[in-house]
This record gives sequence, C-alpha cells and structure tokens, in this order.
Amino acid sequence: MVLAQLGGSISRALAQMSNATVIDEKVLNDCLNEISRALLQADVQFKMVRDMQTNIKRIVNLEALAAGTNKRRIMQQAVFTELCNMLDPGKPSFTPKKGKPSVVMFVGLQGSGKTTTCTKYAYYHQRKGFKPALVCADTFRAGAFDQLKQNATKAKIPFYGSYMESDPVKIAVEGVERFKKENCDLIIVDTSGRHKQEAALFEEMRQVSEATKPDLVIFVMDSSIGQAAFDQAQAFKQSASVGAVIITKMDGHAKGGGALSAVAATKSPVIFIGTGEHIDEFEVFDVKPFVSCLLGMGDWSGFMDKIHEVVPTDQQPELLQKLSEGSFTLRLMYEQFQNILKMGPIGQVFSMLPGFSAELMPKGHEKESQAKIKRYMTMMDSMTDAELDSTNPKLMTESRIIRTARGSGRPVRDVMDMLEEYKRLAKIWGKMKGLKIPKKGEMSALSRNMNVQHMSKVLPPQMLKQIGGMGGLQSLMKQMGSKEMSGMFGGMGGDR
Ligand SMILES: Nc1nc2c(ncn2[C@@H]2O[C@H](COP(=O)(O)OP(=O)(O)OP(=O)(O)O)[C@@H](O)[C@H]2O)c(=O)[nH]1
Repeated sequence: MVLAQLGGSISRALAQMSNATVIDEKVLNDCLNEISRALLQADVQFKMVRDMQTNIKRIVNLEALAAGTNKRRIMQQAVFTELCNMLDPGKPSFTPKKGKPSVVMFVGLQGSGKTTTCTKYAYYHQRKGFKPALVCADTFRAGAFDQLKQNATKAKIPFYGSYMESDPVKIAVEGVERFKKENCDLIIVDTSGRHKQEAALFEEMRQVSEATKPDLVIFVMDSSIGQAAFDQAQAFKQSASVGAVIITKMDGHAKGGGALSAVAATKSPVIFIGTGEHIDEFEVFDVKPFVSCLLGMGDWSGFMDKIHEVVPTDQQPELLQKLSEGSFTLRLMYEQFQNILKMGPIGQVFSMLPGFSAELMPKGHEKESQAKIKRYMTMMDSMTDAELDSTNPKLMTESRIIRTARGSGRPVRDVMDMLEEYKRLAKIWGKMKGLKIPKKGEMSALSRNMNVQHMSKVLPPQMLKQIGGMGGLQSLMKQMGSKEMSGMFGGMGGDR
C-alpha cells in the first residue's frame, strides 16, 4: 500500500510545524497546505481536502498551538478527527439478521472484484452462522457464472445461475425465490459489470433491483482507481440506492484515499475491504485504525494510546515487552479480555484495544459480545499453562480442542471460534514485534500527553482558560505529576 508514503508526508509536515519557533497563521497554513498536497496525491477528492482544511482551521486554536508543547499531536488529532468524520457517514448500513431472509445486491464495474467479493461476503457470514446463497445475475460476461459456481462450490455455498437464460432479471427473481423457499437467510445477487459506466449497465441494475427489492445494495470499488472514485461511486449511487461500499484490492498499490471519496459520494459506509484474492482475505472495515494507518500514526502511536486507555498502568510495561518479543499468547488475550470486562458496560467503552472492536464487539451487540468474551474465557480456563503461554496455535491439536470443549462444557465449534479469534488478534498485535520500548521517562511523558488531552476535554472551558489553555495545563501537570491531577479532576464527567 502506498499509504505509508502519505503517512510519511504528513508526519514531515507536522514535524516542520512543531520545529518552528513561533506558530503563526503562516506556519499553520504551510503545514495544512503540505497535508492537503499529500492527501490529494493519495487520491482524496479535491473538494474534500479543501473542506477539511477549512474545518481544521476552525477547530485548531492558534493560541493553544503556540502555547502547547505538543503541537504536532494537536494537529495530528485534528486531521485524524476530520478524516474519521469523512469516512463516517453518520448512519450504519443495513446488517442482515440470522434467520430472517435478506437480499443483498452487489454492483460495480467489470473487474472491480465483484464476483470474488460476493463469495467472500457469503463465506464471512456463513462462518458467523448464516445460511447464505449466491445468485449469478451476470449474463453479460461469459464465464461469470462459471467463476461464481467454482467459488461457491469451494466454499460449500448454494448457488443459482443459468448458461442459457440471457435475461438477468429473470435469473435474479428465480434465484431469490428459490433460496427464500429453501430458508436461506442471506441471498446475494451478483449483477453484471461493464468496463465503464454506461446507460445499459445502469438500466439493467435498476431492473434487477426493482424485481428483487434488495434490503441492501453494495457498491464494490477497486481501490486503485484513484481520483475517479468519487464520480464512479456517485454514478452508481444515482442509479441504484447504494447502502454500503466494499473496497477491494487494498493489498495492492492502491493509495487508499479513494475510500474517502466513495463514502462521500454515496453517503454510505465502507463495511469491508478486500485484501487478497483468497476467500478469507476480507476484513471488516473499521474507520479509526484505517485513518491511523492513512496518517502513518498507525501502528505505534495509535496503538500506544489504546494501551494507555485500556490496560492498567502496572501491566503496560510487561505487555509491551511481550509484544516487542512477538509473543502474543492466549494468556495475553485472556488478560486483555479481563481488562475490557472490568471497564464496565461495553457499550460505554468508546475505544477498544486494537482489533478488539469491530469483529469481536460490533456496535449494537454489546450484550452478546460480553457473553462471547466470557465464553472464550471459560474455555481458556480449561487450557493448560503451556497452551496459554505458547504462541504456536498448532499446540491445540484436535484432541486438545476436544478436551478443552469437554472441560468447559462448550461445543468444539466454540473452541475453534475462540482459536480463530486468537489468530486474528495475534496477527494484528504481532505487528508490534520488534518495537522499541520507550524508556521510563519517555513513557511517562506519553501518559502525560494523554492525560493533558483528556483533561482538556473534561475541564469546563472557563477553567481551562484560567489555567492558560493547553499550554498552561501541560506545564501544570508537569509540575504536579499527572497522577495527582487525574485524581483531583477525576469524576468530573468526561467525553466518554
Ligand atoms: N489482490 C486482490 N485481487 C482481488 C481482490 N478482489 C478481487 N480480486 C481479483 O480481481 C480480479 C477481478 O475480480 P472479479 O471478481 O472477477 O471481478 P468482477 O467485478 O466480478 O468482474 P465482472 O464479473 O466482470 O464484473 C480477479 O482476478 C480477482 O481475483 C482483492 O481484494 N485483492
């Protein structure tokens, strides 16, 4: 991904700004111009970049910037918030429910990865306990039905299509009716693509949509199309009521900024991204980690922030040490589950540890998520110390899985689910291998900055002004030690 380049350019712009002795309007403008240039190069649409620039100028208080020692962070936070807002259209998309038949129609240009993505989407839901089915209403591309058939057979997903029939509407209607009768709860209709946006394609899409009345229309977009993303997404939105977006080929050389444009054009959220040709190279899309990555804040500082928020202070050095050695074990996962459960009602926990949010705790399903975490912990209670402390999932042989299932009174499938979850998290957290642990002083400086940020939100604005804004608060906390300050102002009610 070329996202790293974007991160690098933004980091350089921020560093230049924080090195300036005096922060005035010009320095701020120069920094914003640099950031805008970097975003444009990453294929974010021009108008969006311009709006973002205006918004940041409105948010960032020049006085606070001048006084605060951590200018870079203040700006970075502002850019981060703006990009997150761009990617969050403010309303979640339709989500299928198990046991209740839903029809989901896929649209997109030829070669965008539509057919592959239909199967990935079906497979993802199948693993979550859905009964999906695939309908090939793509009669335009020779070979489309064969491709879908092959993919579906591999994933053991029922499919419907025809070599003879040339009317996509007829096939779509027949397929949907048939799978409704067969009690499938997620009927996925793959439609034709074209090499470019053209009237015939849109008319066909409209007819299929009218005949099958989908609960959700997903627009599939190739991430490498660059600045064309906005117009393409908008054209699809105008012809079919697109309710969600999936961006494919994020593993390639795409710059990633197109995702922002697609959301803006369709006013619909990105729900998944494709990260490879294989059926399981498909990830739930989570706005915050994506933007962290886009800004190059990613792995290190974003990760640290989250650890500071969720992991108790005394556990932090040990956790970081283990991660730097690349040993994310089941025991570590267990301890992080404990931390999350201790934080109280999950619904109120705004930020979670990296990787823990979207997959494990989808919004609106907090109760189930909490129960799932407890179930996972019960299963881990039946594992041996060697298993918990190992980073090698192969230790969990078939017989050990059966034994753990029996020991915890859970079905074997649940143990396998838990191990899958572990593998997923180990992949995310494994990226921390080789990280440089901050020295003691650096660590407390980091926590202090976190606390300054937090305090500035918690304190009534009047009081913050009296203290001398962000800069005043920062030096005050330095003098008093951030812990005492946290104690002093604790319980004043914050933003979460
Ligand atoms: N690297 C990578 N390749 C992908 C991804 N998604 C799809 N592809 C590949 O992109 C190519 C086109 O995918 P298809 O699924 O055939 O595209 P389509 O949009 O259905 O094309 P039409 O049916 O002609 O409209 C195939 O070679 C896929 O394997 C992805 O996330 N990453």
